[in-house]
This record gives sequence, C-alpha cells and structure tokens, in this order.
Amino acid sequence: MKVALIQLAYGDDESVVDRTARVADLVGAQAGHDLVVLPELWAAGGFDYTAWDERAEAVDGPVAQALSAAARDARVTLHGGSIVERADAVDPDGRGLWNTSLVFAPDGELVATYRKIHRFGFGEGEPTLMDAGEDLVVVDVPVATGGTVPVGLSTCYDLRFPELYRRLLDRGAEVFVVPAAWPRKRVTHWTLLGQARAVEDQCVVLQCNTAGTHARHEMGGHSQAVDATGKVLAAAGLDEEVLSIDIDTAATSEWRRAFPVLADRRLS
Ligand SMILES: NC(=O)CCC(=O)C(=O)O
Repeated sequence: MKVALIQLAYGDDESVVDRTARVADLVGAQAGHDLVVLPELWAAGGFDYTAWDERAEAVDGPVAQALSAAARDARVTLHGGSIVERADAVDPDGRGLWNTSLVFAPDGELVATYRKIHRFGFGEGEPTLMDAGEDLVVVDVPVATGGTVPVGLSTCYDLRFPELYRRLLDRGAEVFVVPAAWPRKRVTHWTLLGQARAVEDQCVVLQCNTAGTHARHEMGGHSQAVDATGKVLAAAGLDEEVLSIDIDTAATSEWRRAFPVLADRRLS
C-alpha cells in the first residue's frame, strides 16, 4: 500500500479558502498513492478555538467538497484529516459540533466519517465546544496491487487511550491512522505512543501531524509511519513535508503469525 502523509504547516494569516486551494494542490500531487492523509482540523485550525464555530460545516460543506474533488482528481483514497462538523440534527443538550474525520474514495464518494471520541483541553477547547464521538470506525481501503486493507480511524488525543486501539484491532484493523494537531512541547509523547500502539497491537500506525505555529501554539511535526513490529519506516521533521511510504501490508500478518502475542490475551 502506497501512502502519503501530508504534514501541513500553517499560521494565522492564510485564509481558509487559500489553505484549502493549497491543500487540494498538495493532494493532487500525490496521484499514484493508494492512501493520502491530512492533519487534524487543518482548515478550522487545530488550536484556533475562537474560529471553530464560524468555520464549522456539514460533511458536504465547502472544505468537504474540495476534498472530494481532490480525491477524485488524484484517484486516491483521501483521509481528509478532520473538520469542525456542524450537523443538522442536534441533541438539545449537546453542543452541535464534532471534530470529524472524512474519508473519500478515489471516485470522490464520502465512504467514512469518524467523530473524535476523546476531546482534548481539560475544561477548555474541545470538551467545552464540541461533542464527543461514540462510534468506532474501520474502513476498507483499496490498494492498486489488489484487495483492500482494513484501516482503523482515530484522531490526535485518542492516541493516549490504548483501549480504543484494542477495540479497533478487534474489529479487524491492520492499520491505524492518526491525524493530529499535536504541539511541539509534547512531541516525544506523540512519537513514543505511536510506536507503542504499533508494538502492542501489531498494527501499522500512520501519524500525520501539523507543522508551523498558529493561535500561539507551535506544532510538533514528526509525522511517522511505523510498521507492525514497531520499526519506524519514515519520519518527518518539524516543517511542512510529505512522507511517501510503501507499506508491505502482508508483513503484518506474517509478524502476527511469527510472534503470536495477541493470542495470549486473557482479559478481552
Ligand atoms: N488536538 C489534540 O488532541 C492535542 C493532543 C495533545 O496535545 C496531547 O495529547 O498532548
């Protein structure tokens, strides 16, 4: 499976319209990959809390439409990072906004949505402004060499909750995708936890972080692809960068057979 992780950098001065056009061009340049991944909340701004309400949109809103067209033009499965989703049907006790990932097929069809389950902010930001997602999502991504790969979805702060990944594993995931807006000051946790999830669940982990500084938060970059043995296949630095990785997906089941630690679980 050929994967591109687009570690996007942005600041406070670029409009959402300009950033969306730039992202569409970056996705367009990834034709030939099976799966292209963008970071969390790249259009709304990962830590730009005050802009989220104004930048919220439906899953068929302007950013989603641009992503759909970009997936179709490049003929790739596109994990569009996430948007601030505003839904039509809202629980009267809820906030009516979610941090929602959108996955588009190579024909541009929206094939999966995932609402971030663990909200980051300790009483600020996400927990006060957004509702928590409840549903686990595993999506089958087609690969040019034949067949599909089951990919489990998660977002940023979710990475700190290993039980989520165990449940995705139990739903058949062989790859975990983690788009993020993870700050530089905790980036060692980001790289370490990604490798831990790969080792403990014997899954490939694809982490796509944000770069640059926005809303006074310096982002950590260091996107990475980790194989099911915990080996780092590719790693980015601090700046905007696209990682292109060829993943041997058959190696995951070979490793699970050779080192069958998951068969020794006793508390599932
Ligand atoms: N956007 C996020 O979920 C940030 C998570 C984070 O900074 C952390 O877990 O540390």
